Amino acid sequence: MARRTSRLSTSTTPAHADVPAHDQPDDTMSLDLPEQLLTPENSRSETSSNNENASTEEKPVPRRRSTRAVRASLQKAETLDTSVEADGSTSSTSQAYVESLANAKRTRSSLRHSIAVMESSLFNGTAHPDDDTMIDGQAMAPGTPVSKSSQEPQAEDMATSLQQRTLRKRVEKKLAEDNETLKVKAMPRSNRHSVRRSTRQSIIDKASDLLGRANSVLGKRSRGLGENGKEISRRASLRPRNATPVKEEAPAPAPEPAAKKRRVSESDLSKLREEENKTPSEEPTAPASPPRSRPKRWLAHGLYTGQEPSDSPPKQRRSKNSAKSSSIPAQRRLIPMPMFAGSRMINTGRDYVLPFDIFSPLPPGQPKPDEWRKTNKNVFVGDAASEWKANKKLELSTCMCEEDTGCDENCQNRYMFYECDSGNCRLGPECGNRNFNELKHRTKAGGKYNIGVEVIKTADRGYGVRSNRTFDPNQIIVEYTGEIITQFECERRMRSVYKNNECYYLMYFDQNMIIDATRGSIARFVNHSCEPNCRMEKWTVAGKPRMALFAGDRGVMTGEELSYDYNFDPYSNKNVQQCRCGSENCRGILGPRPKDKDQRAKLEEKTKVTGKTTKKAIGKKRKITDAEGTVLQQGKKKRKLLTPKSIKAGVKKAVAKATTRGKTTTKKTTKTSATTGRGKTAKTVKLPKVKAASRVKAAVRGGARQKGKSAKVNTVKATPASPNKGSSSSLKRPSAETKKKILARAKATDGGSPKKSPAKSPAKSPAMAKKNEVKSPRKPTVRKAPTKSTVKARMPISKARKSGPASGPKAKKSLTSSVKSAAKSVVRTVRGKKI
Ligand SMILES: C[S@@+](CC[C@H](N)C(=O)[O-])C[C@H]1O[C@@H](n2cnc3c(N)ncnc32)[C@H](O)[C@@H]1O
Repeated sequence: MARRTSRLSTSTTPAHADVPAHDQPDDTMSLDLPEQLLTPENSRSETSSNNENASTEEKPVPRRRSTRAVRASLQKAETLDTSVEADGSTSSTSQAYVESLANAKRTRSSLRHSIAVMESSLFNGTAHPDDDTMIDGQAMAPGTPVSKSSQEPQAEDMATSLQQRTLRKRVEKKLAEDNETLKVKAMPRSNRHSVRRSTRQSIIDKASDLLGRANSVLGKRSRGLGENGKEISRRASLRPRNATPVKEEAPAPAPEPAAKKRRVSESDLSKLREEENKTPSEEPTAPASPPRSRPKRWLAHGLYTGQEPSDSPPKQRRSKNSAKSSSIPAQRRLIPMPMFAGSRMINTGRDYVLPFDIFSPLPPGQPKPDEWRKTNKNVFVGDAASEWKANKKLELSTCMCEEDTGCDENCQNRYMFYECDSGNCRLGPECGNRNFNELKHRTKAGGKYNIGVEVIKTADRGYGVRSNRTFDPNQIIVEYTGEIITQFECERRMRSVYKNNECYYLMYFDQNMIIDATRGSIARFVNHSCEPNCRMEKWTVAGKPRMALFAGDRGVMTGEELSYDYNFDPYSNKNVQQCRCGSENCRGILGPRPKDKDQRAKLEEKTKVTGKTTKKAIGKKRKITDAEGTVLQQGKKKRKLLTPKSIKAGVKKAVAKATTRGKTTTKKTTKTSATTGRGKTAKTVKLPKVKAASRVKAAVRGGARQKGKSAKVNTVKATPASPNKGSSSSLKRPSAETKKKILARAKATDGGSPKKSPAKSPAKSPAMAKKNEVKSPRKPTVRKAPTKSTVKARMPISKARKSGPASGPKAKKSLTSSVKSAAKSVVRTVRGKKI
């Protein structure tokens, strides 16, 4: 024991003596002393020596004045402490030793040694197990026998050990404080407050580090720690989810420069987090954008929310700009309310019409006839213009319809085939008798639908016309236009220009004028049918006659071939042409069926002989092969050319026959025409009409003025609009009763009050009465002109309507005669085919 005591004194004395010389930290000194004193081996030996001192001497061991940390656990050794305190020299020696140690430990190397001591002690739990295996700094095998004194320490040994530990603690504490002081001094002042930590922090950090190293497999996780932050990110997965991710944070402050690479423990991370929370503005980290999250929209009232009833049809497309600019709140259009769509259909909708292309059986670009030169207007040629001017004043009429009724089927103008306009009708848009005006707007708009018709090639009748849309009953379809020529001009053309033609597109027009549609509208291609879906009508529009094709009473569907009854008058059986319309009630020939039985028998014989028209064939559809055969046969047949002489004779005969039927008005004309063969007689015929027309015009205008005044009064009353507004095409023709009424009204006005409007009494003026009667009952009739057997020229002349509106004998007589003379429409075709 003496040896040990001397050893202690010898070992402490030099240290104590060296302290004044090494006030400043000296690495050499600091490295030597701790290794002797604080290594586990030394610590153990010191402990053992203390224990030996305690057992052999009563007060051998220097005493610590304060042992706060271990006092509670060392109650048993209090008696020993008091005995130790009695030895003041020892205590002072030990105190001095502590102070010298503190001064010597102010270097980092000494700190590392201190930490190493602590690590080893913590790793082993206590210092005692070391005593089992380590003796004098050398490792021992577990079964190595040791002395009893070392295995069973006495109370004095325990007290000595505690004093050693307490001493060591104080040394470490002092060192830690010094270390912290150095750190704070090295740091900028602004960060000093955030770096300060308790002296126990380093121990805790080290303890956690050791624990982590012990838990890791062979310390793999410690490799590369802190090099590139991977470890931090790996550790981040172990943190609670609500923790702020470390990835986006600024890199943690570098550890102590001299310190060894060490593991970043949870405590370090928490420290980093604390620092970040404390000084968020000092670090120039980019502001992290919050994650985009679309707010969820909830429908408050269901799918139809936001829809309001509206009469406007839904728009297909809506640009973004218009959507932004419109002040009207946008409606939900994805699933429109059925009730709204239904109400809109009822209020403003129309029947659904399929696009015309669906019914188009033929592709576009049909071959058009080469000889067809198109014109959509009537063109007066030669003397026709001058002759026509002399008569234009006759074509005036005044509408007497009221606003509440509109120009319906009882309209007098309609009855007389006069079109209303601003000059003769005061109704304006409410008027329903402006067919040609409607057609004008349609053709002006253009397009396949508005025009509504196109040329097709039929199987056995040459070209034809097909509808590209639906047409209402009595709706105007297409105008029959061409060159308006005089009879003289017609004869000339027949002799020279058309002498080699197979087809002639000639139709009697008005006032001994003829429309030559060789250069004309598409209407010239419309074929004949015994059960037609259209009709050809002549109207007076703005004082001029015009002819147009109108839909029949059934209307016309899209894709139907248009046809009308030529009512062809062949004049001779020789010129009878076989009909191929295919209708059930087909008459078998183009034109009316012969009334005379003898004529019918002759016709039948003819057809039997030729085999072209038989009774069986009439009214039945023929097969295409038959039709083709016929057409081929037609083409093969040689035709005799028209001679000027024969044409002239035929035309003269036809005109004479036609004009003899209208004796009252065209008597002079026919005579002159028959004798001279020229159309110059028109002037002589029309002169009296011009005179009469001037009177009528004055009367009509007066009536119109008077009517206009009354109309103004009526309009103030705000009468309801006509139910037939804008539906002129769907109106039916005047019925027999209506015609009677109109005629009766006219008759009554003959002896009526003079105060009444002259316009309301057309019979008052004989010219007007005649004119009305002339215009009302007419139907384009086609007749075949009597010609020589070699000539196929036909001069069809329209026949007067059988159901004339004349009620009285006087009116009936004038009506018949004037109609026959005026309603002359001719389709003059030469097919070169004789039946
Ligand atoms: C005004 S053109 C009609 C257009 C004519 N299909 C064409 O190709 O130019 C009249 C001629 O057509 C023929 N045609 C018209 N309808 C017919 C029908 N139902 N049956 C036979 N031929 C007809 C006759 O040859 C008639 O002379």
